[in-house]
Amino acid sequence: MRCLLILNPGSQGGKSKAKFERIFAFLHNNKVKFDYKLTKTLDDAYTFSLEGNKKGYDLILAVGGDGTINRVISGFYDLQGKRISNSKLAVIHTGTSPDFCKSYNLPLEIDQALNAVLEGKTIQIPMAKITYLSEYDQTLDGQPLSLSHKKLQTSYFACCANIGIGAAVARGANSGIRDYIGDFAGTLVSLIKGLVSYHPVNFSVCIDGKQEVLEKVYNIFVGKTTYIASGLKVKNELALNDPRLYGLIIKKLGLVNWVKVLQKLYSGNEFANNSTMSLLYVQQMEIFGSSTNNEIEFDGDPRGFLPCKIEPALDALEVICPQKGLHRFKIDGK
Ligand SMILES: Nc1ncnc2c1ncn2[C@@H]1O[C@H](COP(=O)(O)OP(=O)(O)OP(=O)(O)O)[C@@H](O)[C@H]1O
Repeated sequence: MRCLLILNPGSQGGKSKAKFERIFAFLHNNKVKFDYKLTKTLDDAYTFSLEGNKKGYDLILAVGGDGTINRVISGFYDLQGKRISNSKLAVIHTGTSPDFCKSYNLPLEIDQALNAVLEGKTIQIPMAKITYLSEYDQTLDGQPLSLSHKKLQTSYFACCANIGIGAAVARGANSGIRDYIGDFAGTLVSLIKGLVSYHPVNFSVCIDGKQEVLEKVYNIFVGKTTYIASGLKVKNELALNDPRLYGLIIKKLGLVNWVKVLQKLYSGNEFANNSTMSLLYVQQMEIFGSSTNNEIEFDGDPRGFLPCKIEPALDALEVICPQKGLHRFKIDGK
């Protein structure tokens, strides 16, 4: 087995690198042959993963937080959404908020994650593809994405994309505050600050081919996983093999009901759709260009601008998962 480790020494505010020697020692002791690359930027994680896939490594191990894992995942795909190799993905979470691992019951403890690598069992995890712009273009206000645009970007995500308040909240949470007051409190403070200063906007969307205007939107979540950020959860009915995405639309919030909405998101309980909070399931969602609140965040980082199109990747990823984790999933939604 040929393994490539992609390690982000900056994850968890720089604490991640203290764990690398233990990972190397474990692999040496178990006679696993590996190469490794240390990232200098998150873009490196994508570049190294793309190279690793092209070179045909059997296994690519992402070592870092959800931001690192996200970039490594994108390196497995071409622009159409197909896998470019037979490489498998393994994840050793050394970041701050392990939303990807928690959502799929992947081990958080380093030795358990490494033992799963030795065991070699995998699950197929469906990913989402997102196409968007790297720069805001006002000529596309109110318009869908032009697939021939010069600034077009294609990426993939495992957990959730956010349009509305999401980018500002992520930027606040990633500012270093979580290193001081903890992941949960840091994100909550950033969320409350975001809510206080946010001005809701109307977004034109196209959901499975049907166009509509969503009024006074605070956030549109388009995702795959239950865990989306530092304790925030979207209870959903997607089974592991379901190619669809959920869409959660939060709109028309008054001061009275945003506390209730936050309670629902932190509890992760089911809720009935109402005028402020509605959950739906989609094959694809397009969100048109907007002059305000037009940033897109996914898997925890602000990444670009509307308009965007979000749809399932054509191929699922084969991800290392311990044997006992395999039995914990709903496979058929029953
Ligand atoms: N050498 C580096 N390579 C890549 N990213 C780095 C590096 N040094 C610092 N960083 C920063 O690390 C952060 C990304 O880390 P990552 O998302 O992997 O972990 P995290 O934010 O601690 O955890 P999580 O995303 O799971 O909450 C980014 O803010 C990035 O700017």
